[in-house]
Amino acid sequence: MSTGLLIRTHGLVHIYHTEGHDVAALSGVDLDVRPGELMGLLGPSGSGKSTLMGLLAGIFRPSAGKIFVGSHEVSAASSKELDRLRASQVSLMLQGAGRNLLPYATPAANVRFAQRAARRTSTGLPAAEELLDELGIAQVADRPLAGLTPGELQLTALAVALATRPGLVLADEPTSQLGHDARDLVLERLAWINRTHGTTVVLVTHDPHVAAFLPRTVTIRDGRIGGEGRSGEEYAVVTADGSLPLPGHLRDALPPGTLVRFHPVDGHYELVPEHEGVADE
Ligand SMILES: Nc1ncnc2c1ncn2[C@@H]1O[C@H](COP(=O)(O)OP(=O)(O)OP(=O)(O)O)[C@@H](O)[C@H]1O
Repeated sequence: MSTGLLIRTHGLVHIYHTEGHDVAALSGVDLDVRPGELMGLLGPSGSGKSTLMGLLAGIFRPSAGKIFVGSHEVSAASSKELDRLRASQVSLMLQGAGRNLLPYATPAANVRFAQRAARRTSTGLPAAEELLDELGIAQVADRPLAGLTPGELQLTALAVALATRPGLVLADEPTSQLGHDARDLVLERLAWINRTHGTTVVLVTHDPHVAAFLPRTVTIRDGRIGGEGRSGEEYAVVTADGSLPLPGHLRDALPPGTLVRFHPVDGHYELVPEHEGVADE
């Protein structure tokens, strides 16, 4: 059984330096994921989700802030240490099954290829057939990828991500190009892996059905944590500097600059906006 890895980020900032201008993709992300959690990352297009996944996997380095994965400080690790981490303990599934697969190799050969770096240091790697069987696609183990359905391809990409029994799987939109049945199957297998092997799973999704299925979701907005969900219920999260980001659906009603007051009422707070100096009560 793999042991799930924790994730902790503190004040994570990432700036892309492009010709002519800089883009701040993340501007202060504090995120905690417990070992063995199954968590969704939500947020509008361009909000920084893929950037966060790449940073957690150590694909590139943050401009500022710290990242811990398990006992490793990813933000301070050497390239060699990061290579070792990705070869055995952390898997990043890129969006689009094909980007994770060798096109001319069978599913079983793809899994074996993904194990080659870990084989030098680890002896207890699962057999490719065992992994494909766990994911319900043993019957396609030796078929060419060209003959597989989109769902089977995505499950093959998942088998590749699980090839070394990592403690953390980062999956960027693993269900986005699938029909409903294949989507539900991939989701169900991810949840099974999480339950059975204790693997920490973080997945990016735009799909409300997937979000509702997940016990916890975190929403990124404008490069920051903008909210959290618990089984479909949305919460705003107070940030380290005491700010409270508005849930997305309130942003039009309460544009920047709106004055609001907090009224304590029977153990909870009412948020009262003032428009043009007149209390909106
Ligand atoms: N290589 C890059 N160079 C410059 N800017 C980039 C690069 N990659 C991403 N960005 C910018 O960084 C911001 C965050 O992008 P990112 O891809 O992380 O968002 P996302 O939430 O994953 O979006 P999507 O849901 O569309 O995949 C965007 O403004 C994007 O244009």
